[in-house]
Amino acid sequence: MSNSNLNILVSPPKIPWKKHLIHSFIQKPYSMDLLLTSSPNLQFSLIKTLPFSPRFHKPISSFNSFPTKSQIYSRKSLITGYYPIRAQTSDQSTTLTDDDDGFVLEDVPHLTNFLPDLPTYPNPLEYSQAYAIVKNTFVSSEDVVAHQIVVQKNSPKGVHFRRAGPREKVYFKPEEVRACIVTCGGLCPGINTVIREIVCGLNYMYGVHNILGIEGGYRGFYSRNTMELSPKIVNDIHKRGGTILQTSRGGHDTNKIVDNIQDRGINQVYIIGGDGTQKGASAIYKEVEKRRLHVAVAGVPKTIDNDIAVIDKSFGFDTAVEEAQRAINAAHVEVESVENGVGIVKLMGRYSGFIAMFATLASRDVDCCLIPESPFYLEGQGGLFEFIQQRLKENRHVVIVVAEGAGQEYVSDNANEEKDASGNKLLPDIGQWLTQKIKNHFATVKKMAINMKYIDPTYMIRAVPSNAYDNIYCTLLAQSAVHGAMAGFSGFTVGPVNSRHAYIPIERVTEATNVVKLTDRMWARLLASTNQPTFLNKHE
Ligand SMILES: Nc1ncnc2c1ncn2[C@@H]1O[C@H](COP(=O)(O)OP(=O)(O)OP(=O)(O)O)[C@@H](O)[C@H]1O
Ligand SMILES: O=P(O)(O)OC[C@H]1O[C@](O)(CO)[C@@H](O)[C@@H]1O
Ligand SMILES: [Mg+2]
Repeated sequence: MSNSNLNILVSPPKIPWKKHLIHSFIQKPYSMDLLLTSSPNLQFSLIKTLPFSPRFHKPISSFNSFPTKSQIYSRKSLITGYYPIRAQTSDQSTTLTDDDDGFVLEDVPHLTNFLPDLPTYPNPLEYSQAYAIVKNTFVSSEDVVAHQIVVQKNSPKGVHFRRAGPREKVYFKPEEVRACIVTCGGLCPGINTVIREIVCGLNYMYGVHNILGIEGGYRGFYSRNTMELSPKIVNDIHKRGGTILQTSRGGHDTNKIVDNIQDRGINQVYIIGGDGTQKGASAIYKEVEKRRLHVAVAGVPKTIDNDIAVIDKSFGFDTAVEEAQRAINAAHVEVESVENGVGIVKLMGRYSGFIAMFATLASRDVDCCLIPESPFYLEGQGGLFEFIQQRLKENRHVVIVVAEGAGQEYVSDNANEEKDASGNKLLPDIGQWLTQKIKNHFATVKKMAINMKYIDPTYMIRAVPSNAYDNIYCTLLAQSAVHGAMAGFSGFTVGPVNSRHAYIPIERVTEATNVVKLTDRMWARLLASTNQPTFLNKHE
C-alpha cells in the first residue's frame, strides 16, 4: 500500500453484487486499499470477485456520509492522504454513519483473488480421527482476532486479523500438493520443530506425501540440492538445535526462486525466517500473484531477537532467555567470589533489547541492563561508572547485561559500515568496548582494583534445541501455516496475537520492527526491579 494515499471502495448495503457491476464502480481498480461493506458476509463474497486484493476490509452496518480518515482507519500514522472513490448505484450513493463501530479486518490474500475459478475440496480433517470429537473442527470465515484487547468503553473495535485454523473447504487435492520448506537468516531454537510439524501436519492431517526441503536458505532454490522430507525423516529433529535444512543470508533473487518453484511443480511454499526473510516471502508471493500461479506462500516468523511486529512473541525467544540465565548465573558466581567483581554479559539483540530485558527480569542477579532503545552514558552524575562504584561499595560485585545493539553511537563508524550478505549492519562489539572503558576508568581515574569477567554467550543462546514451551508453540505455528495454505490463503504470516493464532498479511509484520517501548510498563518494571539509573537526566 502506498503510504501517501488510501483509495476506498464503499459497497452499498443489500445490493446483489455482480462482477461487472463492481467493476463499473471502480474508477481506479489498480490502487484500491480499503473495501467497506455492509456485513462480513458481503465482504467475504465480494472480495472474491474483485480484480485486485484490497489490503483492508471493513464491514459496516449502514452508510450515510463518507467516512473521515479517523473513522475508517485506526492506524492513522500511515495515512498522509485520503482519496475516497465514491461507489454509486443508479439510485443511491453510499457512505458511513456516525454509529460505525470501527471494525477493521486486515485480511490476507487468497488464491481466488487472482484464480477465481479454483475448485474446492472437502477438508480431509472432517474424517480425521484426531478431530473426531472436536466440537468445532473448522474455523468460521467470520472468526477474527483483535489486535488490541485493552480497549475503552467507546473506542472503535479496531484492527482484526483472520483467525488461524482449518477451513471446511481446501483449495488443493492432497495428492496434488508438492510442498517445500526453506529456512533463512540466523539460527533460532525451534526451527527444526517447525520443520518437523509442517511435515507431520501436512502428512497426518491432509495426507500430503510430497514435501521437499530446500537446502541453504533462499539461494538454495537455485543453487543447492533439495531433500525429500517425510515424518520418518524428521521424527527426532526437534531434539537438535539449528536447522537440518541449513540457512543463509543474502541470495534472494525473486525471479530465479519463482522460476524454480514453477520448474519443480511446487504449489505450497513454507518460509521460516525473520523480518528479512518475510520481506523475501512477500516478494515471492507478489511474483506468484503476477504469474497467477496456483501456489500458496506461507511465512513462519522466526527471530531470536523477538523484533517481529504484531505477534506476541517469536518462537525460540523463551528458550534463549532461559539459556541466557546460565551465562548470567556464571557471571554472578564469578564476581560474587572475588573482590570488586564486575561481570558483563553480552546478549543478542540487534535493534531490540527484548532478550536482555527479559533475561534481566528473570534473573534477579543483574544490577544493570543496557539495551539499544535506551541510550546510556558513562561519566558523571547518573552515569554507569557512578552506579558501578556505588554497587561495588554496597555489594562488592556488580553484573551488567548488555544487548549487542546497545550504545552503538559509541562504537559505530558510519563511514566504514560493514554489512552481512543480507545487508544487515555488522555491529562493532559493545561488550568489549564497555569492558575496556570500565577497566580504564577504575584503574586510571578511581585508582581502584576491579576484577572484570566478560562473558559473551551470543551464539550459545540460539544454537540450543527449543524448550518445552517453544516446542508446543512451534507446533501451533506449523499446523496453522499448513491449515492456511491448504485453505488457499497466501502471502500470510502466522502468529499469536493476544494468545490466539492468526493469519497476518506479511507486509504488516515487516513494515515495522518490534522494539522495547520505554514508555510501556515492562521497561519500568525492569527499572523498578534493578533500581538502575534511567540515564534520562544527563548533566552536560
Ligand atoms: N528486503 C528484502 N527483500 C527480499 N529478500 C530479503 C530482503 N531482506 C532480506 N531478504 C532475504 O531474506 C533472507 C534472510 O534475511 P536476514 O539475513 O536479514 O535474516 P532474517 O530473516 O531477518 O532473520 P534474523 O534477523 O532472525 O537473522 C536473506 O536470504 C535475504 O537475502
Ligand atoms: O552472526 P550471524 O549468524 O549473522 O547472526 C548474528 C545476528 O543474528 C541475530 O541473532 C538475529 O538477527 C542477531 O541478534 C545477531 O546480530
Ligand atoms: Mg532480521
